[in-house]
Amino acid sequence: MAKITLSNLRHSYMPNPKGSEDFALKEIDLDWQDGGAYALLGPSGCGKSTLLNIISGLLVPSEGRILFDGKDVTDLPPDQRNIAQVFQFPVIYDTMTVRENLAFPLRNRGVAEGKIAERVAEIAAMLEVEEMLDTRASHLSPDNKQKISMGRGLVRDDVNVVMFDEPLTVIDPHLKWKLRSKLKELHQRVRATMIYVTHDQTEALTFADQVVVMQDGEIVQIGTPVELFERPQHTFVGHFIGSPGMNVLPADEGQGGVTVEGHPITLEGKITGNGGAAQVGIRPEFVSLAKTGLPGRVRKVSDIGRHSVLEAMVGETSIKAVIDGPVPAQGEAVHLAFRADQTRLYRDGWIATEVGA
Ligand SMILES: Nc1ncnc2c1ncn2[C@@H]1O[C@H](COP(=O)(O)OP(=O)(O)OP(=O)(O)O)[C@@H](O)[C@H]1O
Repeated sequence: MAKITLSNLRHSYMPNPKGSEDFALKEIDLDWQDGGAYALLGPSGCGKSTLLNIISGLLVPSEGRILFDGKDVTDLPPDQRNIAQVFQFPVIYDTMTVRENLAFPLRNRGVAEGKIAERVAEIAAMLEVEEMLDTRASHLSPDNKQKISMGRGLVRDDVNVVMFDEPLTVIDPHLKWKLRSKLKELHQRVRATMIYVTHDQTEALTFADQVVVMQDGEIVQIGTPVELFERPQHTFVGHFIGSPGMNVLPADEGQGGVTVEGHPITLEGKITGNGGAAQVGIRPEFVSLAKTGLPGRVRKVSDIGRHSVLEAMVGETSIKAVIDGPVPAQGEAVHLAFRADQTRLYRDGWIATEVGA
């Protein structure tokens, strides 16, 4: 396994790119540590596949270098990069048995038969597919075919990285959660460097130790699932992660401090920098009903199982709160309180407060 370094990477699909809007990847500098479990998370079109194809060698970046353990591989073709990939749709040989499919990547590289048998048995046990080892792949369900595809991605122990590109797309919803946690467990056992590409926050947060969040060709935050939830560096991360996402409220900055709809807001700490469009970010989990606070009117209440999500209008601004216990009815007047240590200022989308300072 290897540490993967992306250095000053930019990519444009245009022959003569000019402004940054012509670049599908803007400026990427990133180290993927050896043995890490990473997710690359972002909405459709943000550049995930472009980045993955650059790492695998299917695409040569317009600018920048890719290093595996410090060795420049930018100009190496895919077959010399020693990478295993699992795609959205199963890649297996229908005419072969499951055992032969799992053995294939090893046989292809001339691994001794004894070692192949050992490794196939190990992977089959991890994936709980032992009882189907002698079944012909054409007889498998789509779920099981994809499981075997994953097995083929994991069977070699000499690859630099295993990359998963939206691997659960074809999996039945009720099996998804099972395979999600299985993959996490597999990473803990094999300790390979893994990059898991998805637009699904649950998949990313379940699998990864570090999540790389992308928007519009840029990395907006790299962090643990907890860091992304607790302290989004950008309003995009706050909004994209969490259900419902973070409240992002238009705000005004004046001599007397920050206000939302004319009401003063206490922030987590000192404000940094200046200028730019100000917004206050607070997750609905940290907004509560109170006797005093921002005066609003309930617009909607939705039941989300153990909690309710209350949406209130404060002036022209909609604010969501996650509430335990009884909730007021639609149209009722309420007061909303923000937990100060979870209330941050953002400027042009980027965080502009310091913790407790
Ligand atoms: N072959 C191509 N030629 C021109 N533009 C492309 C090409 N492939 C991707 N793009 C553009 O580059 C940007 C990033 O696309 P990319 O496929 O990397 O995003 P993504 O996050 O993987 O999206 P998805 O999840 O939909 O695959 C998009 O604006 C897309 O339209």
